[in-house]
Amino acid sequence: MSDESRPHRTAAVIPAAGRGVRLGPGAPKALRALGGTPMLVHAVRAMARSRAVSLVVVVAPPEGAAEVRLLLDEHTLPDRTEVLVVPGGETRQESVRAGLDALPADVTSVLVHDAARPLVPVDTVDSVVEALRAGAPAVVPGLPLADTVKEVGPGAPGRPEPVVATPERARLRAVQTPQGFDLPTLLRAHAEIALAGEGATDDAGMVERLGVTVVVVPGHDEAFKVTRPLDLVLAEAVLARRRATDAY
Ligand SMILES: Nc1ccn([C@@H]2O[C@H](COP(=O)(O)OP(=O)(O)OP(=O)(O)O)[C@@H](O)[C@H]2O)c(=O)n1
Ligand SMILES: C[C@](O)(CO)[C@H](O)COP(=O)(O)O
Repeated sequence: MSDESRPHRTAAVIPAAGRGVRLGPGAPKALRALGGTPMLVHAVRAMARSRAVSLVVVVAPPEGAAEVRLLLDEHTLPDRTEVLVVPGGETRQESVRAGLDALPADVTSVLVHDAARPLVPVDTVDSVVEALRAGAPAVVPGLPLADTVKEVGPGAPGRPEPVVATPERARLRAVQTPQGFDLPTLLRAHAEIALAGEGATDDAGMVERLGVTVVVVPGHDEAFKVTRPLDLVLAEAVLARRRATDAY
């Protein structure tokens, strides 16, 4: 079968195996409640809301995969969405790799989405899918920055860090998830970059190192990552507003 006539199947991989150290003490971050529902359930629903996504692979804390399976079975998800649960690794990169390894052979493209971004709107997910279907091998949602960013150099111990550069802000984007990929490209990036022992804070960064072009589509303010306690306050407010206005 030629590439053009090969049917598309898009899956989502949700790394959810992190501890959430920056959020403070408590259960693993993905299992903490947001509006009374675990953050992970919001993230799975956010992916399942896209009609393009028929399979979601959740990457659970290694010791908590059975608990996560039970939890997902207790919550309503669209019937057309299959949900698999696999155990994660020590780093986000290892967890994503575990999720990719669980994908069936008919999957052609994949969205990698942080459980820690529970409120991403479906339009943002669909923009990523659309750019993939238009032929981009790698797509990230991104937003312009509101702050000026400084690059700092190593300073003397105990002294303030010295600024070494101010990148031109107009050319910077804060990137979010879901990040979308042609699956063979992302598998190659994970194989080659991990083999070289290199880390990356996002999947697109690994694909960039292969020399493959990554494109940016508009992100969304509500796709922010719940990282610190104040983010949870904001997430609760956004969710409360959605529930009050659109039967969310
Ligand atoms: N070993 C890991 C580490 C992170 N993640 C996931 O990667 C996403 C983004 O990571 P981050 O927000 O940094 O989550 P944590 O690692 O949990 O946060 P922290 O660094 O504060 O502990 C989260 O959904 C997290 O669950 C993962 O699946 N496996
Ligand atoms: C993937 C990511 O969400 C893109 O902004 C981000 O790099 C994850 O970083 P974290 O430190 O693992 O939360």
